Amino acid sequence: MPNVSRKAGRRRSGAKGALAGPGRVAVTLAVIAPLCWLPQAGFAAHAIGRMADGAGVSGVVYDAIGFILFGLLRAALDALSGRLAFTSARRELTTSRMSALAALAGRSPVDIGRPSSGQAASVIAEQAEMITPWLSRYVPARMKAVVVPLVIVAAILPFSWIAALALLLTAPVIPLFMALVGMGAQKASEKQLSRMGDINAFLIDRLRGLATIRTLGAVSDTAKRLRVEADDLKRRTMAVLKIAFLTSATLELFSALGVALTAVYVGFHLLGFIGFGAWGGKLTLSEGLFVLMVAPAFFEPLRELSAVWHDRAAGEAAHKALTALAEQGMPLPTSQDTSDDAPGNASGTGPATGEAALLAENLRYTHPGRETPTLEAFSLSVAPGEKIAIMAPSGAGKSTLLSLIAGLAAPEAGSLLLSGHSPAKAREACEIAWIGQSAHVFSGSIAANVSLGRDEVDAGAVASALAVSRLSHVAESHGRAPLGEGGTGLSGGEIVRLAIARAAASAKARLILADEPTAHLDAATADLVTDSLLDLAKGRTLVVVTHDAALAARMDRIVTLAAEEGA
Ligand SMILES: Nc1ncnc2c1ncn2[C@@H]1O[C@H](COP(=O)(O)OP(=O)(O)OP(=O)(O)O)[C@@H](O)[C@H]1O
Repeated sequence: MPNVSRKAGRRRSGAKGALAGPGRVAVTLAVIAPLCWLPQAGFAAHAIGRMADGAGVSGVVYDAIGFILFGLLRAALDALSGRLAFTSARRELTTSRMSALAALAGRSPVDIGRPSSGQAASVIAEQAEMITPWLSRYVPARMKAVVVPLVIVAAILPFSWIAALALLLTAPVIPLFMALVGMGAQKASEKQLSRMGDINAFLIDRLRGLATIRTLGAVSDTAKRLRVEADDLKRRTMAVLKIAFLTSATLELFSALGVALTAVYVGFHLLGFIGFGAWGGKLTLSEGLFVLMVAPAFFEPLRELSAVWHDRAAGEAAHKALTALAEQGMPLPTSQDTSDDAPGNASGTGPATGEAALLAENLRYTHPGRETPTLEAFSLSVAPGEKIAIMAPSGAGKSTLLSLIAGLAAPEAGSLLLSGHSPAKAREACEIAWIGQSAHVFSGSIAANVSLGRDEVDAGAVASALAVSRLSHVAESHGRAPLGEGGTGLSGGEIVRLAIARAAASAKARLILADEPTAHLDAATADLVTDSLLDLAKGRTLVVVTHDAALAARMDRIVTLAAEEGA
């Protein structure tokens, strides 16, 4: 997955890059379809001319057939191009979403600059949808607006240079004005989307912390802030709409002017009041009608472009937001980033005889944005099956060290090997089980929270994991009843044991990392957790970070972070 995210950094940006394969075919067909009106208008004008000259219905049969055939062709091309454009836009949307998701999944949890869940959810789920109308409607409409008017002018020019000139003079004003308005629209749209993301992030965040907000009496302040944010979003949405209306009004004005000029010229020319403009000759009724019928089609693509103009601003802003999600951040180390393998230790093979389960030498790590390193010249060796406790004052870097061992961040200097492999490789091979300070409990049954949807964790594995963590009776009493999101329905000690059960269900885990598993628990519960942890660690290596002297005393060895430094 991280590979995908890196590729995402080089991804094409803008509609040009985003539209490929069937998308290009769709655009080509979308451009050809309206041009079918040219032969249609030709047949119609010819038929009316002939009828005016006294021909009967039989004299215009071929014109009628031609008119109908081109009408059918146009309908078919319209339908096909619409379908192709839609499917290719959906494909592009899926690819962009996948890249953003892969990049998010490939970001280190240690990275404090990660976008909030609400922000990411808003961009990926909601805002991303705006890419579909942008690619499926705006992109074909833009191409039509460039090609179709030029072809129509070229078709009118041989009959009347003045009619062609009237169209050509009014037309450039439209794109020029629309571009000016469009710049504002883009900015307004970006601001509106970013505001929408902020509100979503704010809402999700506050919903998660509802209990805290309620107990501290901050409900009405939160509601007030939400109202202010919602009002601001409303103002920004209105700004976008105003720009959209302004664009349509401009276009209608100039296109009406252009068609009226052409109609006035053709009418007066046919009546004989204006003699010039037809290359020295005089337009026949059919020619005049042809020019008259084709003139509105000159403005049609511009009108269509105006109708979908807002799609561009919203779509590009959404594309930008998705690309930003896919590009930024501190990546999760991967085994490909590190030349980790000691000779003879191919992937999947066990540790070499006598090889340390964990060997850290001269580690240095500085959190992004911090000036001083959290870890400096830290060394440690842990034998396979050994159980150690790491103790140090708060803020000394114990959790940071566990993150490095778990392969969630890469050390700046020094070397770190787990049974001869890089931590990233061990993590990818599911050889590390992590019991964090606060396990996330998903909404679902206890069993589902243990298995986490892992294929290899069947009902038997869940039952033995629950037994190891001494949670069997709790699981029985809950049955299939779902736990509330965030762990409502379980005590603090039970949540820690749930995390131990998850680790116990990881059959491949050889190294267990536990970050203060007994914090905030009473002595009896802490004892129970310690028993579970030691059961879990049978035949495995255990590294536990703790301030709890009783838990540390039950390990094989206690390592103090400061004492190991410089070792
Ligand atoms: N993701 C992060 N980004 C930036 N700085 C961080 C990050 N995580 C921790 N820090 C900083 O690094 C230092 C060490 O933090 P760490 O959590 O590793 O300490 P600790 O020894 O585990 O503390 P405690 O015992 O209180 O859990 C602290 O100063 C902390 O503010």
